[in-house]
Amino acid sequence: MALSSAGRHILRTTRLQCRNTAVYSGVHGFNDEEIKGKLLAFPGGSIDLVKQDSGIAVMTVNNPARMNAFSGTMMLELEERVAQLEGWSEGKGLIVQGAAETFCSGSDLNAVRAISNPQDGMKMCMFMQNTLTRLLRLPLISVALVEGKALGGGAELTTSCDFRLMAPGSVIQFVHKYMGLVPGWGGAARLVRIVGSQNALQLLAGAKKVDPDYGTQIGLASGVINPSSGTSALEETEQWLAQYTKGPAAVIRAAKKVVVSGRELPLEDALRTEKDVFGTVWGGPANLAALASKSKHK
Ligand SMILES: CC[C@@H](C(=O)O)C(=O)SCCNC(=O)CCNC(=O)[C@H](O)C(C)(C)COP(=O)(O)OP(=O)(O)OC[C@H]1O[C@@H](n2cnc3c(N)ncnc32)[C@H](O)[C@@H]1OP(=O)(O)O
Repeated sequence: MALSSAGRHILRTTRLQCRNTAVYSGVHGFNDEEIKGKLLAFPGGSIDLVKQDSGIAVMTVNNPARMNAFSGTMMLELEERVAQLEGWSEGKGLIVQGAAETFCSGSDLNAVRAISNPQDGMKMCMFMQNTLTRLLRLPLISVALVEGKALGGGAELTTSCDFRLMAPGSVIQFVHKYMGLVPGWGGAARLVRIVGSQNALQLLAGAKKVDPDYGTQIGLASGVINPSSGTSALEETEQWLAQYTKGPAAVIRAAKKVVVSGRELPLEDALRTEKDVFGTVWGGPANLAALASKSKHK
């Protein structure tokens, strides 16, 4: 049966919106209000977000007294910040960093101890998987700036960005094995897609420390930053990211959307999504300006 133009529009919009949906909902017996209530009981720290005119936002995991460990309220704030970024139509890029020159030491162990029963653990796991999946699917090119240590859930957080840049002396380590665990925030599934199953197995079963050299070798790190006297690690990361975010927001966001669908969807669905996204930029202002300028790509 042929679809009307309105029907095609609804289908296209639905397919594009699907990419923003969370993994778990009521269908899976997940009620996020329940776990939100529990997480509220573990306050401390914050997740700070600055949206800049350049189209690059900086999100900071801020709990330096605990090496930027995630308190319960920080998990809630992370979800709020991701929702804000989902609604930021001018955005092109995102840098995720930790305060005070260290990335994040995972869950706050005090909260973990208090909710160590299986039921709460599952709910926290589903809540964080939802948030980090939405973070990875943002139509923004994202990079984790890793200084100091990214441990446990902190290592998992780095995998919900498109890229990771490591500072000299920094370490990413999936310490879950030492906690008698495996990742639960989606870090294992994402890690396999980034470094392949053999490297992922070594990092998880060996709890191997990943320094900048090793990270670059296995493709976990996209580069090593080298802050000089005049440039901070954040400024260097902004400069690195600018090579991908330069240009109109519509085009940069479209590039991220087709990569997300190519990575996540079966081929035919990814091709259809690519067609839909293509339709959002074809004949658009950037496309028309480029055609009018008869530009050469030497
Ligand atoms: C569900 C599990 C998994 C997940 O969510 O996927 C997790 O993330 S579990 C948490 C995994 N992380 C850890 O186990 C890290 C434990 N901490 C350390 O190994 C060390 O603290 C450190 C991060 C390597 C830093 O060591 P160091 O430089 O020697 O500093 P301190 O140890 O003195 O730490 C300073 C201060 O910070 C507190 N801290 C650090 N990490 C956490 C944490 N994850 N939760 C709570 N508090 C943390 C540490 O206790 C110190 O506080 P004070 O003792 O009050 O000084």
